[in-house]
Amino acid sequence: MPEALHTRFTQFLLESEALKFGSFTLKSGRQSPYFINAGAFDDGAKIATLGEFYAEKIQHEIAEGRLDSRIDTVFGPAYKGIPLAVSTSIALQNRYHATVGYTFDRKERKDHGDGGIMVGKPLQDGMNVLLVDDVMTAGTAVREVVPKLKSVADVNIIGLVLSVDRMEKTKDSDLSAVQAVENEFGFPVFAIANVREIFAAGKQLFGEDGAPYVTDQIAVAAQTYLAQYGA
Ligand SMILES: O=P(O)(O)OC[C@H]1O[C@H](OP(=O)(O)OP(=O)(O)O)[C@H](O)[C@@H]1O
Ligand SMILES: O=C(O)c1cc(=O)[nH]c(=O)[nH]1
Repeated sequence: MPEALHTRFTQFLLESEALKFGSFTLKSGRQSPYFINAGAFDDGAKIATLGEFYAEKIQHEIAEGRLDSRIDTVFGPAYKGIPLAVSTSIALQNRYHATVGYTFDRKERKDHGDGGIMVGKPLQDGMNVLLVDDVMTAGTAVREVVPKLKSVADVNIIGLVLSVDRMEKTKDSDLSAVQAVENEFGFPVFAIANVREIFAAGKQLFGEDGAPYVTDQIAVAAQTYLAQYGA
């Protein structure tokens, strides 16, 4: 039987050194013992593979009836969402013969040339837009980008696909940020892997030195963090 998607993805994260262990300050201000750095997918092979993971997840959710198959464009929020949107649309084309656009935003409006705040497939009323992003912690990035999209056109956001759901509580409830975003905006959120799957798989995966990527010390630090912030 082929390995589960989340196990293969965990291996890819670890081999690419996109999953780091140490002490990291998050956008939310939380101090985390692990960090997913999508900037580590820094060559053609890695970004192509990443796009294939997204395309596989998208096709799976479509096949399961949880995601609309009519996707006009894949939208990735700047900055780290940009290569995600591009590589996902390439992988959907190459793997599944599905031609979809890609679009991303500028963090600052451009007043000359093509101008505006969006790049790529132009957003138009009624378009089906699939969001992609790397991780969700508190959901701030999504809450910022949805109104930005809606300010350009009355698009239909059909879902969000993440690399990793960090499974963290929102500040003011016990809901996870993913659940809160689903309730708030009414679209489904999918993740190629969640943090608990990653730590379970990581204990069974070994680096070139023969040691497990997730040592007991790392696992305890992650458990302690999730006991405080996990949903
Ligand atoms: O769920 P949240 O609490 O919003 O945290 C996750 C977001 O934070 C990071 O982006 P960031 O805004 O740092 O921008 P970047 O893509 O330019 O690194 C990350 O890429 C996610 O988009
Ligand atoms: O919450 C964040 O800021 C964050 C967490 C993470 O694992 N990776 C990332 O790029 N940002």
